[in-house]
Amino acid sequence: MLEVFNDNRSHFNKYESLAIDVEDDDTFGNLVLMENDKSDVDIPVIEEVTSSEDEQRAESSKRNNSLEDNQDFIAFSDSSEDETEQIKEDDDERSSFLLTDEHEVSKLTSQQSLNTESTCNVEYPWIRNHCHSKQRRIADWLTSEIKDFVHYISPSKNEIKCRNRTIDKLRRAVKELWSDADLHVFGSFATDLYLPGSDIDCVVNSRNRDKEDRNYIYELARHLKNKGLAIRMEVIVKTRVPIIKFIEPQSQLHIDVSFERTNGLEAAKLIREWLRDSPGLRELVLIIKQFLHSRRLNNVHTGGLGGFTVICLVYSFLNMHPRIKSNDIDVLDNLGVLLIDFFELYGKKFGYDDVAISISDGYASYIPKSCWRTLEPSRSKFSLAIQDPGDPNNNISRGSFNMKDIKKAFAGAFELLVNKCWELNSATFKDRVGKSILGNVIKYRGQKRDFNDERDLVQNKAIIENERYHKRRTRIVQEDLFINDTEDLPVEEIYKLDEPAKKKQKAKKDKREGEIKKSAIPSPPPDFGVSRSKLKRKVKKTDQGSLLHQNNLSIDDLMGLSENDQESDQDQKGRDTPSGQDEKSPLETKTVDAQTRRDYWLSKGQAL
Ligand SMILES: Nc1ncnc2c1ncn2[C@@H]1O[C@H](COP(=O)(O)OP(=O)(O)OP(=O)(O)O)[C@@H](O)[C@H]1O
Ligand SMILES: [Mg+2]
Repeated sequence: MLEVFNDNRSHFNKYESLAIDVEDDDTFGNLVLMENDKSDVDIPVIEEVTSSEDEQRAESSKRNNSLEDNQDFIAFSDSSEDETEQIKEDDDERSSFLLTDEHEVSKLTSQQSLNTESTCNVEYPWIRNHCHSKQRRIADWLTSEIKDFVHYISPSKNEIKCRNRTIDKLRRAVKELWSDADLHVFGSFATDLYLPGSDIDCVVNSRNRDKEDRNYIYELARHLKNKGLAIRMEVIVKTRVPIIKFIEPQSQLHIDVSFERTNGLEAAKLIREWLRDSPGLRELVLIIKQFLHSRRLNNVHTGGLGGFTVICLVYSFLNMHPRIKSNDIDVLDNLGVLLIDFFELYGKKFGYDDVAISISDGYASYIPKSCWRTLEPSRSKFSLAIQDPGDPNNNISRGSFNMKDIKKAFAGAFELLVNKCWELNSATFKDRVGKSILGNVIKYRGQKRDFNDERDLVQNKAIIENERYHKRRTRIVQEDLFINDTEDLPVEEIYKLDEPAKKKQKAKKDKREGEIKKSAIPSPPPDFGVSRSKLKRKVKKTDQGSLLHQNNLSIDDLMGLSENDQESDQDQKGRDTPSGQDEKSPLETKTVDAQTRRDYWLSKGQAL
């Protein structure tokens, strides 16, 4: 199966060297132009059923049968022998095309010029100006289509500005109402994983931490309405996570506002780290999201897969893929096959009944559901269970009760893609022109777009603000550790105080870093236990300042970083225990394992 992976970057075009028959200049003129042209000429679709196409269909249906017979592996041969054969066949095909009668040829030519705009755009707008039919390997064709789709769907300057303006307005409104509160953005806008119609997830956090009270929620709802910032508003207060949902009228963007939570802000940072470390994650996530969206399987309220679940699913897939893990392939050169692999795994192979997915410290693993002691029973055994990377007790996909349909859709996509690849692999150049592989599983029915991925031209304020939030918070945690009497002060006050503290802090930090450098840092093993973020929470919840005073402990003692600290038996036990089950007393935070402690301090160092 893995033979289809492309492990080098050369994309040889076997049609390039074909001589053009002079007499056929008119017919082929457009096609040659398309291959070389960098201008805005649209690709015409030539719909012509030939007898050879009929034969190919019969052939493809034969292959379908072999799929049903469970011989569903398709290797796209790249041996030079086959290639010579293929070129010879293509030559034959091409000459038969050249011999097509004159009437047919002129019909095709005029069709090309008439249909330039309409035919390609309607069905597969993302291939409007690109012809992928020249890719030698069919898998490369799919890879380029995925890249083009992502380019097509990525935000333009104006879209980013519009989102920025919208959150600015909402933030101002929140601050105007409550001076101790601020509005933060998380979710897909803060991770750059949004589709054109994606909502903006916001959270209001306040110094008094009281805004989740329903009176406050209604107060904000009224305020936003009165200021003309919200239409079609729903205030949902009876759920575990109270929320205000509305549309901001000027941008027409859907907004969700939740209250007094930081897990989304943590997740946004984590996902951006994943995106930095996992090439191909953004591309595959956007494709799968669009795939689910076009089948209405993306709404958690109706049992679909939410955006967060898709991210975790794709991240764990890439993280555990054997060819990626062994550095055998370049992910960005193999997006096509990886997409097919993804559909096959979650459409045909995955054991939903017994297997759960765990992501801890950036490492994904499959674990038996039976080992996840805090996993809540779901409606059916056949369900997706993904451990929240920020809270190992939380199954982020527990709401996706429609897994049967989702699995069926993934399996269908696998077959459609594979069949289309077969069909086009043996098709002639003429029959490939204007065709799409991805178009068999992805539909894009939104407004026509301009192919402008302009994310590097305008700053995404949600990302900047999220980064700032984390920097600020890291400082506060450190202030908590080193200056215990600043605990109740607002951020601004802490900043005023911190000059002398900074010196003290730097001395401590240098000492810590020295200690960290002493030990080589091996890759942490996949760990279905206390996650790093869990540890962070424990540290933050603990009143470290008073502990230091009461127990006369040094920070290094408290964090278990003192030199003679060895990994104890108790550490080992702690790792074997599913995390989050026991909130230990503050002193017991000493029992986290050494690697986790190093990671914690390293992350602190980086944030400085
Ligand atoms: N089941 C869940 N458990 C915990 N946190 C969740 C859960 N679902 C969503 N979240 C939080 O809310 C954020 C936004 O989730 P959502 O599913 O809207 O994803 P998204 O990336 O914003 O995708 P979309 O563009 O489709 O809205 C996530 O990043 C995560 O922090
Ligand atoms: Mg969202």
